[in-house]
Amino acid sequence: MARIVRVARSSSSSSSSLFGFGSRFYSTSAGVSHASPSSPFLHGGGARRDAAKDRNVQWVFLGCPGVGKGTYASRLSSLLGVPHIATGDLVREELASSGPLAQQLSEIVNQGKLVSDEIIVNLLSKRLEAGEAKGESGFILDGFPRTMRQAEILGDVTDIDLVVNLKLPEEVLVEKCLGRRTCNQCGKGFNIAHINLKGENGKPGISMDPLLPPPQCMSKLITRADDTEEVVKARLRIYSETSQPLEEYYRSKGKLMEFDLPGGIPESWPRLLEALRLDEYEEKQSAVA
Ligand SMILES: Nc1ncnc2c1ncn2[C@@H]1O[C@H](COP(=O)(O)OP(=O)(O)O)[C@@H](O)[C@H]1O
Repeated sequence: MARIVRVARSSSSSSSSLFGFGSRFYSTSAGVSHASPSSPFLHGGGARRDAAKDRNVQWVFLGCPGVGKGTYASRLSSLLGVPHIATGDLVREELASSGPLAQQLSEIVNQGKLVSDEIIVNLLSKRLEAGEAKGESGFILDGFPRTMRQAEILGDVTDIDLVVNLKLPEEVLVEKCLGRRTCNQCGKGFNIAHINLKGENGKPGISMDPLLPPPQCMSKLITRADDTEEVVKARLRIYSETSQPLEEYYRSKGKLMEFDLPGGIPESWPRLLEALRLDEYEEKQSAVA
């Protein structure tokens, strides 16, 4: 608590203490070399296909609830060997721990509201410190920052290389949130929704097959308490109110990569790798595996 109060009043020079980051988190990566065709990162034909391990990946995933931030951030984290840190998971861990914050958090989360910047920064700070102690380097943040204050705090303590903004039409997002399931034994996420949105007004349709669990998980599926229609709609509304300034902030810094998901994982994953210029890297990794 004391740490965030200090930061809230401080200039950027002392904000680093908030996160307790070691020096590795301050370094700027070798430069952004990933892009979507429409992104400002695409510098002529000189695409640099650096080995991902040589980059200090400090990425942020933005996107509405249900868009698939967790899925793609987690796949990229395995591919690049950097931690995927989802602040929603940190909140759920805290809820499950029945620690002193749990009661307060459950009321906020179950109404679809945002946890205070203070609490969320503290949870993230602890997670980063623990990771640093284990020798982790880089990160893919999912669900943070969600407010301008969080973005400013993050910007004060570290250099974000790239912000990926995942997008899907709103009709799809509600269905996807309501179809989410987690196996309470292995912890893996699945989705039972069949999405089939027809194209109209020049916009392409979207179809997504469900991501079904293997037989051993089938009887152990649980639904998040905050994935009811009412709470999902509240979360989407809050997201659209708070996301615009964030997108603008990262766009003005030339860090925002917009990515319209073309469909489910089979269509979207290769396109995302291409946009990030990681397609060749992934092929090499698969060949070695
Ligand atoms: N950066 C954040 N700032 C404030 N609250 C957060 C943040 N990240 C997660 N939360 C809280 O945890 C809940 C679950 O987060 P998350 O799993 O990311 O949900 P979503 O599916 O809505 O993206 C959010 O509804 C919110 O209450």
